[in-house]
Amino acid sequence: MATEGTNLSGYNKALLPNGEKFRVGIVVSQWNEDITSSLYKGAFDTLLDLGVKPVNIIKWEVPGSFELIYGCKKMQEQMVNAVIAIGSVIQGETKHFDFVCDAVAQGIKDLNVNRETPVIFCVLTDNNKQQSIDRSGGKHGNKGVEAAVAAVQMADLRMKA
Ligand SMILES: Nc1c(NC[C@H](O)[C@H](O)[C@H](O)CO)[nH]c(=O)[nH]c1=O
Ligand SMILES: CC(=O)[C@@H](O)COP(=O)(O)O
Repeated sequence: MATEGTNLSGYNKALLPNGEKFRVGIVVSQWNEDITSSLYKGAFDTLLDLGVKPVNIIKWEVPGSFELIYGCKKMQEQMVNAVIAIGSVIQGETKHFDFVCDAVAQGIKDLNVNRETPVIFCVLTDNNKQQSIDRSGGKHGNKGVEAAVAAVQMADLRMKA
C-alpha cells in the first residue's frame, strides 16, 4: 500500500510497549533542514508520548543523508535500545539522488544485519519538495511519528529476543 490513503501519524498507544525503560538515539541530516526538523519533532514528541524520558533521547546531527550511515553506526555504540535515522532526499537534475538513496538504504540495512541495535529508516526519498512536506506533518502525516513507534516496538523486540 502506498502512503496515499494512509496516515503516517496514526498509532494505537494501548497496543504498544511502554517506552519508559528505553534510551533512543536520533541522528538527523542537515540537508533539507525544514523537512528533517519536522520529522525530528514528530519523532521526539511521539517518543515522549510512548513513555520515553527526555533525558533518554540523544540527538546528533550529520551533514547529509549519506552521513547517516556513519552517524548511526557510532550512535549504536552509545548504549541505546534503538536508533532512528532521519533524512530528506529530494530528486535533483542528476542521478545523485539514486546513489544517495540506495547507499543510505543499504548502509542502514547493513547496520541492522551486522549489529544488535535496531536502526529505523526515517529517510524520505521524494520526487519533489511537496511530497516531502506532505510526509513530514502534511496531508499524509509525519514519518517521524511512524519511526518513533517502530523504534519502541523494535527496542521491545530486541529486549525479548
Ligand atoms: N542532495 C541531497 C543530499 N546530498 C548530500 C549527501 O547526502 C552527502 O552529504 C554528500 O554527498 C557528502 O557526502 N543529502 C540529503 O540528505 N538530501 C539531499 O536531497
Ligand atoms: C539527492 C541529491 O544529491 C540531489 O538533490 C542533488 O541535486 P542534483 O542532482 O541537481 O545535483
